[in-house]
Amino acid sequence: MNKRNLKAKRLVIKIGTSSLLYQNTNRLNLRAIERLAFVLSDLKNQGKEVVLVSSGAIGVGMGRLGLSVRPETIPEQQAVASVGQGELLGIYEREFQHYGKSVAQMLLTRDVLVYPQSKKNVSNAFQELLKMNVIPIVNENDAVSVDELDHKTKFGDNDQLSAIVANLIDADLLIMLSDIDGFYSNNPLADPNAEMYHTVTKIDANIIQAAGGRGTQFGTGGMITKLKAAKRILNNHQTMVLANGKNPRIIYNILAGEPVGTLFTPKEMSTKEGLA
Ligand SMILES: Nc1ncnc2c1ncn2[C@@H]1O[C@H](COP(=O)(O)OP(=O)(O)O)[C@@H](O)[C@H]1O
Ligand SMILES: N[C@@H](CCC(=O)OP(=O)(O)O)C(=O)O
Repeated sequence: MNKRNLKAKRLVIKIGTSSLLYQNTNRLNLRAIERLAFVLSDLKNQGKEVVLVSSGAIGVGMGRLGLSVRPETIPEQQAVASVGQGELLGIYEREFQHYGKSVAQMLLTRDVLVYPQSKKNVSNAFQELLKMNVIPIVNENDAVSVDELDHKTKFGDNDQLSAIVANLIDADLLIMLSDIDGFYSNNPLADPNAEMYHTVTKIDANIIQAAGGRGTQFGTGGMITKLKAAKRILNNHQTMVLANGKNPRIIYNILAGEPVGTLFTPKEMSTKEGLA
């Protein structure tokens, strides 16, 4: 299969809860976080600009509070996420500091999409952080984002949030790390014969039909929200790779153009650059 030719100076990396917690114990996968911090810090040293969109607030909060079942009420979820977000950022801060890197916490609400001034302000903050060589770590502001009748403040899931951030900062590439090797013709958990797509250029009804729900109780979206994110990316003539975050070093393979994961790219780009 042909090598991919991806421009990747400004990157958004999204990591899902499924890659941050051990699935059997639901406790933090410290090794994965340590490896992620190593790779992203190394990319910074190569001169790349890196933004991390990290889920995990609810999962980490549940672990800290000793909850084995995701709480059902919204106030409980807000509270659990607030506990988890603090712990998560503390761990990132420690891990990145090990490689001499500074991080910033960016907790966003849907207002950045709705109000042009909010969008401008957030965009200014990202630009400034990138100029200062800081790695912004983004999550939805779960304590604040609650949809009310007249005020919708939730993105709903971090897959779409990561695509929105990629649009906002005009990223060259969105790398979405999950617990699965890529996008399959059917949910591989349910169908062992499902085949992985290497390149997707359009999100049509057939593609959407292949997507199923989330793999763990901590995440929100499953494949459906990843496809919604991919649609935003394609509409904006940008590129996204969905890959397995089990070992974050896969980011090196992606950036080297190796055909790992599923590449979502606008058609004109896939032919122009000779993609498989
Ligand atoms: N067509 C599909 N291809 C790949 N994975 C799928 C598909 N349909 C459903 N899934 C499920 O989506 C899960 C990944 O989504 P999710 O659990 O939300 O992960 P994350 O925490 O990384 O966002 C996979 O583990 C898989 O079970
Ligand atoms: N803001 C939530 C994100 C939930 C979410 O989208 O999770 P995931 O499907 O694992 O990316 C949290 O941090 O728990």
